Amino acid sequence: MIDGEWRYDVEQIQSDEEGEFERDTTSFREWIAGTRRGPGDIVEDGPEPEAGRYHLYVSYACPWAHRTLFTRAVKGLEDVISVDVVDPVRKNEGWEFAPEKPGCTEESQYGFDYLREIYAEADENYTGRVTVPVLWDKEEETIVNNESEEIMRMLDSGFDRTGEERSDDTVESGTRSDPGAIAENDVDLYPEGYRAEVDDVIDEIYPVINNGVYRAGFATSQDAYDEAVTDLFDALDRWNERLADQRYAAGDRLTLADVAMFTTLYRFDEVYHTHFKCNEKPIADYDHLWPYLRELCQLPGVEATLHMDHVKNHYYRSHPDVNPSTLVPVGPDPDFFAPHGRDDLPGGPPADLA
Ligand SMILES: N[C@@H](CCC(=O)N[C@@H](CS)C(=O)NCC(=O)O)C(=O)O
Repeated sequence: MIDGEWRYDVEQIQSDEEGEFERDTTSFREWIAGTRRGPGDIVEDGPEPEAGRYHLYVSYACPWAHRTLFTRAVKGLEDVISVDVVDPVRKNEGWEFAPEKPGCTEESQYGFDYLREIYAEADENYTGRVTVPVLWDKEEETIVNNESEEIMRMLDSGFDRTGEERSDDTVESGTRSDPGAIAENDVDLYPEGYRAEVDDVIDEIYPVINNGVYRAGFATSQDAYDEAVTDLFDALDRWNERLADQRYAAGDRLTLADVAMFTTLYRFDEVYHTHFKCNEKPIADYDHLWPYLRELCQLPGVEATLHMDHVKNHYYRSHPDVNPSTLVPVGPDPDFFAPHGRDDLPGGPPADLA
């Protein structure tokens, strides 16, 4: 979109002269007041957390949007933050609403047909890509933020208490269920003592795993592809070892680092392995990554966020440069609900999810 106008001549997939995929930075970057943005960094100024005020625009196909849905689910924010779901297949018009399709919804705020109209509503001169996820403020009628890493942090800590900063004392004494709190449960995905590690893991896995699969799949030179795939499988091998005796990505507790890891692993065997040519090995062949992935799928609330039909339809049918026939492969249909066998490792899911 350029100056608020939809442009049909902008490449769907952008790469530089070396054939390396380039991801644009996002532009709406407000934070909900009270969010813990980093260790020792709580947002003071920003829109206030309130039940019913915020709305998410997502695609069930998108790993970045899935981070926000996963966090919303394990935090029990389903009744606090509403969601609209786009058509998984993205064509020339960009993300579109197609309420007649299974799992898709209408655009509930204005009855729009396209997600780009939401961007134009927020900024009539918007220039940039029209991406999901979007966190929308119904009161101010604008986009709060469209960067998934930031939205997942807001959903994790921004809705725990109103009008008061969340302090470690209140978390530890368990008073987060006080009347001021909006979140249904005491799940804390950015716990004290783990924060620096969570941030390190999120930063470490972004270029090689989360964006790594895209670097492989959207590379337009052999060198760029080779480098991306090498980085990706080196990282997966390393993580497989780490998860042999460590239950979660940042230690013995479920954190935002697992959310970031999860949404890429979930799509791997069905999509990235084939469509993005990340085919050295499927996740199902890893002794520890595969049970780890199954455990995360089986956490209460998470199953409702899993929509492999949207995932497969999106990738195989929205990138004609990568898959010109747009045919969707039948397999391999991994069983995400087979027992995970990780209960003997130290730690476990938060008490409210156990
Ligand atoms: N940095 C963004 C990336 C989001 C993103 O790239 N979403 C994809 C879907 S998986 C999208 O909407 N792409 C549309 C486009 O780039 O035109 C985030 O993490 O939130």
